[in-house]
Order: sequence, then structure tokens, then C-alpha cells
Amino acid sequence: MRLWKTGEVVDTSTGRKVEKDKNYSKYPPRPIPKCLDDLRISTEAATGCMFNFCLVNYYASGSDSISYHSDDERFLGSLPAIASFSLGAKRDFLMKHKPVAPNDNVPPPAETKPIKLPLASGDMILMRGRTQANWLHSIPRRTGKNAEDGGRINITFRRAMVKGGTENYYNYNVGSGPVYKWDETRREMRLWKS
Ligand SMILES: O=C(O)CCC(=O)C(=O)O
Ligand SMILES: [Fe+2]
Repeated sequence: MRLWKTGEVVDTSTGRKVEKDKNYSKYPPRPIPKCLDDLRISTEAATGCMFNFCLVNYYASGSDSISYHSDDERFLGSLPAIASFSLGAKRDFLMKHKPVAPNDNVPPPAETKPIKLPLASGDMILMRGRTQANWLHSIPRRTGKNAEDGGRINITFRRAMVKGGTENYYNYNVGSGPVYKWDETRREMRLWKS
């Protein structure tokens, strides 16, 4: 498979155009605020990977979650590197192997226990190579008293390989409100003025 600069994906063995990713609505990406762009640059230096866009998720409490998925959209290329930062409440990050395609001659392997990474504020995980091709990941909801745990911010840096790839997101990923910045003196969020 090949990604052309135009955004077309071509099967190199047949020369045929491959169907596009399932399309969400188009929302133009916003510029990365400076504080996040500084983090992007230091993440590139630390990992040796290149990133050109950023997704931020907010989990308001332990009841917010993200179900098992892999970030394997075609516009990220076949071996995407994704650097993922945690800020705020501690949450478990679960990883499980994708089910193996059934084969008549070989019985399917028993499902293995998910790997659990308890992520604390300031932790960074780097998923790269065949991680998205072979693994699913999730942040399960917290139950019991942990459901009341505070908020958590997740920042992921990724690399879109084709122009327009970052328009392939839901509105809640792009947002339309203003950007705020933490004011240390006033101890409150203030409108961001760049
Ligand atoms: O919150 C996290 O740590 C994971 C988020 C995630 O998997 C995603 O945005 O694709
Ligand atoms: Fe993900």
C-alpha cells in the first residue's frame, strides 16, 4: 500500500485506489497552542519520532472512559508512532492483543489477560511499530469510590502522513470554543491571548 501526497491510497500490487477511511465529518484542525507545541518538540527530541498534530482528551471523572480500539487510521501510515501523556487523575491503560484471524487447521489461541499500565500524572507512553496493527487499548471506567476520582487530561502527538488527514475527526476532538491558559498567580484559567 502506498500513500500519495494527494491523500490517495493505492494498492501497490494492483495499482488500484483503496477505499478511504470511514469518514467522519470534516472539521478543520486548529493551530497547536504554543505550550503544546513546545511539548511536541521536546517529545520529538526524546523519542526520535516526528509529530504534526495533537489530540487532547478530557476525562471529567472516573466514569469517563474510552473503549478498546487501535489508532490505525490509514492516514497515520502503517507503523504510526503515538506519544501519549497523562495529566491529573491516575487511570489504568489496558492493552490486549487483537484476535487472530480464524484458521481452519489451527485452533484459536486462548485470549490472554490484558496488560495493565497504571498511568500517573506526568507519565508518557510511546506506541510505535506494529503496536496499532497488533494491539487494542482502552481506558476503562473506574468503579466504586474511584468513580469520583478527579479529571484527567490525555495528550497524544501523532503524525498525519497525508494533507487533510487531520480533518477526519469528530467535532468533539476539534472543538469550537476558545483556548484557555492556566494563570499561576490568579490560580485560574484565563483566555489564551497569543
Ligand atoms: O486517554 C488515554 O490514555 C488514551 C486515549 C486514546 O487511546 C486515544 O485518544 O486514542
Ligand atoms: Fe487510542
